[in-house]
Amino acid sequence: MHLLRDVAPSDLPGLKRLAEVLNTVNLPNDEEALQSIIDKSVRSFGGRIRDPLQREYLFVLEETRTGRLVGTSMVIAQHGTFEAPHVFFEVSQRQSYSSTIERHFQHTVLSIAYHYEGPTEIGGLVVDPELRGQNKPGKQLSYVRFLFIGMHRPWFRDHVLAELLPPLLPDGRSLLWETLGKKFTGLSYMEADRLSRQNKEFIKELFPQSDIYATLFPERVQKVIGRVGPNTEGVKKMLERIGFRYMERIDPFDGGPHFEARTSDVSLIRSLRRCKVLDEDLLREDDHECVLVAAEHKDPNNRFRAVKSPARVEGDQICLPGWARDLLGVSAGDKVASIPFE
Ligand SMILES: NC(=[NH2+])NCCC[C@H](N)C(=O)O
Repeated sequence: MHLLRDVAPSDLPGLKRLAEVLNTVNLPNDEEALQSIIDKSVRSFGGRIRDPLQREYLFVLEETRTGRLVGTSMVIAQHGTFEAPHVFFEVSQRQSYSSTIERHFQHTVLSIAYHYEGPTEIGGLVVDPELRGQNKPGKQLSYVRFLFIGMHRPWFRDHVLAELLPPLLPDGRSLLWETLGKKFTGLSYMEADRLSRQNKEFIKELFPQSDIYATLFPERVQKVIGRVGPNTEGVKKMLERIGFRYMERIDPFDGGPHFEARTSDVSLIRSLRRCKVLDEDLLREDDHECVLVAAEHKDPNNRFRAVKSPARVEGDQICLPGWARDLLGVSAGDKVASIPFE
């Protein structure tokens, strides 16, 4: 069984273990960085960061039997501020034609751009590779972000952004970075990625300000622009299904595509229901559709809990199995929110 909850200060060792096995840019294998993500999340869930747009929430998926953390996901209320703009490449197509030699070309052009009042961002999705498949942990971690945004819609922006991971080389390097970013910064992809989490000044100062013709890159480098890696293909499909689309914008480092949706158009957020828990155990669990259902608490070390569970929704009442009520820490009459889990 799995429980989704807000990250707690005591989760540092569990997160470190995950970061070590995964070594992905989504969850930095760096104790200081992890500690600061945890601190910020704890203060965000606790409402101790006054301005909701400055909050950043980290969700963890816990295997209830062992207490082991098996995945994470994040919501950043606003990605792109005056202090730390959201930076990306705009991808456009430019045509040229010469009548003298009757040649027609279409070039892909990259132009650096900044957003200072950026969208809400969903990210940080990682799943222990040993676990993929069972009980759909990736989908749970992904969906919980929409459930949370729906529960607290005024805290978030009108657009939601997902920056997807491109195909990387087996050693974790990025082909686009090797061809472009590295030559303008002298940093490795990992170094630049780590630095960009704290300070993006170097991008603004060192990246080319003028348009870049991707035509100048080797074919295999052009191919990664706006593409996702094999492990991200499923996430991309899921996002498209719930209302996201490619914005013709990419990560300036690795070329990973930016997908976006209007918050009010995301189907999962639209289908959020608020219900009261019924004083009755759900019987014949297999006969019922699954939902992702969440409850919130006053406990400063555990503000938020969610589980995937079969449920029967009747108007504004919901009937849950006993085990789900236990995991959520709710009893009859308590308020919960749910979205369909298909
Ligand atoms: N892979 C990266 N770290 N890319 C650079 C940062 C890009 C990101 N959109 C930001 O503004 O923070």
